[in-house]
Amino acid sequence: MYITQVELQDFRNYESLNIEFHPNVNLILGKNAQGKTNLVEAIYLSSLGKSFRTSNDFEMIRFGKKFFRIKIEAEKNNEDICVEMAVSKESKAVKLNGHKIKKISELLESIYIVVFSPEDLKIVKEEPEKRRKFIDRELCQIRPVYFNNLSRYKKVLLQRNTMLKENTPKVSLLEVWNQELCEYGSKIIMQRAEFVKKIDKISSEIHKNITNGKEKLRIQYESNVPFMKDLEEQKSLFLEKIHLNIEKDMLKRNTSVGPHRDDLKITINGIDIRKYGSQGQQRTAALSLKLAEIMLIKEETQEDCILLLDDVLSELDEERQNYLINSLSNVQLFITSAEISKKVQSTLPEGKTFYVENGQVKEK
Ligand SMILES: Nc1ncnc2c1ncn2[C@@H]1O[C@H](COP(=O)(O)OP(=O)(O)OP(=O)(O)O)[C@@H](O)[C@H]1O
Repeated sequence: MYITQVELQDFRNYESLNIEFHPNVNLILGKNAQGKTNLVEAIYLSSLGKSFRTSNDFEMIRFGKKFFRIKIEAEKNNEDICVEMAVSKESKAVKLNGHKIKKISELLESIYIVVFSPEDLKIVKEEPEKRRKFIDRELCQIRPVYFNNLSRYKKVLLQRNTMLKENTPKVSLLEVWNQELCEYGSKIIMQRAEFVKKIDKISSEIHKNITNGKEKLRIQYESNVPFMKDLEEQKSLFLEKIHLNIEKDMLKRNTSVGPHRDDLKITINGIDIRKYGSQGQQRTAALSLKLAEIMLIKEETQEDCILLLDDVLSELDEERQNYLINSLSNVQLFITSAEISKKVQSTLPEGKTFYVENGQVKEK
């Protein structure tokens, strides 16, 4: 699978752009603040229908304009895929292969994209929310049903929290939200647990290779509602926990249990590296996780994803850079960087090089 062409109109600092990409490597070079990340952000929109940088779609509309339009074309198993999006302050319209879609979940399973930026290198040491996002982004791409459960869970959680903030919330009304929370939350917990088990296995093997067998990486799902193998049992355990915490929730005016509070426990040789890992260990574990994410997409979908390496290569030492590039034989790469050494460039498979300057792109 690879992106063949991108068209942008009034997207961030691009007034208009039409560009054809190489199926292997696309090197996007340019000075700071010229539009390199903006370009890969547009590409990413074709996978999940939303940005990896902002949750406000209209932020991407070019300053002073009323809407943006993008068109991303890709090829997958000799078939063409076309994703079009038009966003204004009031509306968002998405078309897949010429047909308007009603829900973003209809877009999923078309184009698989993984983004790797310097932010992702901090995933181990930063707050749990970042680690939950890591799980959610991947699961949403490979399991549209997860995307639906997560969206519903978030809505119910918001409604329950709004009710808890009222001066005298009615316990009977709260119970309606409790039931819904358990319905969707239990499915999320079970799918996350299964996903983390797979990621643990793959990333542990990768990490062993990167560290020449010295480090044993383990990723475990830390859920405040213990994981059960049966959905009905999971729901009743969740509900039990909710009921146990109801007074606390009413006092704090917030929902204290559920997958929105979960985390990933990341250990190396038994030590929790979220707290005690060196910066090098945390960054290598992050790299192992990212590579595991790419491999899991392949395992689950039989498709090679597209990888956006946004300003991240220069953050890795030569050994890690080589490991990364060499493990990605069939993956289309988009590499953005202010500069790239001749040595690294010589290790890359064939491709195209582009220079970005002030929202204009020139091919070398
Ligand atoms: N909605 C918008 N409309 C117009 N310009 C925008 C908009 N959003 C961001 N920009 C501009 O885009 C530029 C940043 O682009 P981008 O983030 O792609 O930089 P970059 O080339 O990746 O730089 P760096 O190497 O520093 O990461 C900035 O000049 C910013 O002002």
